[in-house]
Amino acid sequence: MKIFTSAQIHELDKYTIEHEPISSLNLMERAAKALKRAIEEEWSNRTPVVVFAGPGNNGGDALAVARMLSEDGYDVSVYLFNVQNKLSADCLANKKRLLDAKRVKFTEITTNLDPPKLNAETLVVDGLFGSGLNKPLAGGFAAMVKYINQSPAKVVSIDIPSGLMTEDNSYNIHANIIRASLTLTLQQKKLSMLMADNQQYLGRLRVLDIRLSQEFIQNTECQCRILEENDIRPLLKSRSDFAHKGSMGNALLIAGSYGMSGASVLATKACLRTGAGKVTAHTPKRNYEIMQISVPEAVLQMDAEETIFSEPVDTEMFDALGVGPGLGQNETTAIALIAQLRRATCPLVIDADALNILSSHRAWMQQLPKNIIMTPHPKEFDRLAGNASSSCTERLMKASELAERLQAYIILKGHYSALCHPDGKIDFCSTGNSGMATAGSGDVLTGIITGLLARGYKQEDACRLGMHLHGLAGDLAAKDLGKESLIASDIIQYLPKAFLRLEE
Ligand SMILES: NC(=O)C1=CN([C@@H]2O[C@H](COP(=O)(O)OP(=O)(O)OC[C@H]3O[C@@H](n4cnc5c(N)ncnc54)[C@H](O)[C@@H]3O)[C@@H](O)[C@H]2O)[C@@H](O)CC1
Ligand SMILES: Nc1ncnc2c1ncn2[C@@H]1O[C@H](COP(=O)(O)OP(=O)(O)O)[C@@H](O)[C@H]1O
Ligand SMILES: [K+]
Repeated sequence: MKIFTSAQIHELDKYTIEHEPISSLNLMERAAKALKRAIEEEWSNRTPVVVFAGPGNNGGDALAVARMLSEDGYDVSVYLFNVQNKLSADCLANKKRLLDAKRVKFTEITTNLDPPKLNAETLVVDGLFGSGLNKPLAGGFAAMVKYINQSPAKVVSIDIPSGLMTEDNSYNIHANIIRASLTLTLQQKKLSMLMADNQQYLGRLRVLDIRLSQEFIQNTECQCRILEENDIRPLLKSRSDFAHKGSMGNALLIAGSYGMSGASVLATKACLRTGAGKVTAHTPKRNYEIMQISVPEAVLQMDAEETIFSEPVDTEMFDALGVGPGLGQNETTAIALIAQLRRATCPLVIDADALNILSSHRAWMQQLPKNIIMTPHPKEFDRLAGNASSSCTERLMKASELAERLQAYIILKGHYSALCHPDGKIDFCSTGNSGMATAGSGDVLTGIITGLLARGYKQEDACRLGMHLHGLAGDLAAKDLGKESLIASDIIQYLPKAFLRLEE
């Protein structure tokens, strides 16, 4: 699913009207029908409905929904904000249709509003502003939003909670954004809806298909998209009947230190489960028995040190290297790591402590080879960037800039993990769930991506497929085991099922 900007959404709307046999007003009618249906699925016509409509097309949608709900027996009161005495053409047309229908209590606000009582039974339909919002809400609109938010009423937002920007909300006034119980967004998710810090406004999110021009959608380039199963399936490589372990990729993982051997176990197992022919784990001597017993399929290469990674290793015989999980940040390890990164001849994934070490030796970042894959979680990314971001969108933009500057692939992990490409494009992962918020999940991802690189996937495909498989395995595990009890090992256990699902 492509993520269009508000300017592109406007173009899409226009293109649909110009190229398909539908007028602007009928497109609004189509959107309103879809919205009405979704509302009626959740609330019966015994629910009193209060509709707040703004002066643009979001308000137009709201007025059309008000008319349709009233036709279906709902008790509807409408407040239309028209303080500048200027309504969009379709908003005005829907005002007329609503008044002609003579079924709703209608108030047009031109100066001040004495706000209606909103109690726990009331359903508020929020159609103040949609994708046309261009600055934070202020004045009467801000007061109205605060009034709705402090009321016990349930709120359903049309397209986007009013006050929330489609893209960047770093400089928004957060108290002046509607907190919806349900957001019914039209055609596609907006960028701001993928950010963790905006979830508090959205409530439950549903996307309603209003059949905007597929031609425009297919032919329009965009920076961001959400990867779906259909995007991922074609990436899968087949396995030749004559495959042997020497042809299925040779992976090396440098992971684990004393007390963190588990990270090495998890990454190594995940790497094997991803199909690599051979996996070698380089780890401190003290982890020997743990590794040998936990992952008998792996080859072990012991570090000279008992408890830490202390010297770089030759990577010539390997097809991929993953480094970082449970590595620790000892100064000797830091020096060994940078030497290792300089010396590596194969595709590389760096994660966890390898990223933390880079954060405290930032000058080294300039020496990273091109096309390196980094998999920071938000805190690791903030350390890497040198300062915390004021919002998730700002962090994402910084990650995208860093990926361009370093010509690297950066996966900013979280719900909707974001893969930032060296060319500035961003792919969001659609799989994964909150059960995966458990220690070790990231180590599993490192193992998976390293395994895919070893199997011969290009960096960008290893990242896309790796994120998707990781999340899908987590989703399949959560289906059987629930989210609460899910642990990182379960993600590995369900990798085979995730592959089977993609191969179906
Ligand atoms: N693109 C689509 O797919 C479709 C969009 N539709 C609806 O149209 C909406 C977009 O409509 P519009 O482009 O008219 O935009 P809006 O309805 O979001 O609002 C635009 C109006 O608000 C003003 N405005 C912006 N920020 C303001 C602020 N902070 N304070 C006060 N006024 C402010 C603008 O100057 C403009 O007059 C969508 O969100 C959706 O609800 C649907 O009708 C059908 C199809
Ligand atoms: N709520 C969530 N939804 C989807 N995926 C999640 C969620 N929480 C965590 N994950 C995934 O789990 C992994 C956690 O990685 P990380 O924080 O590095 O864990 P650790 O360091 O313990 O291994 C990431 O890939 C992340 O995308
Ligand atoms: K809205």
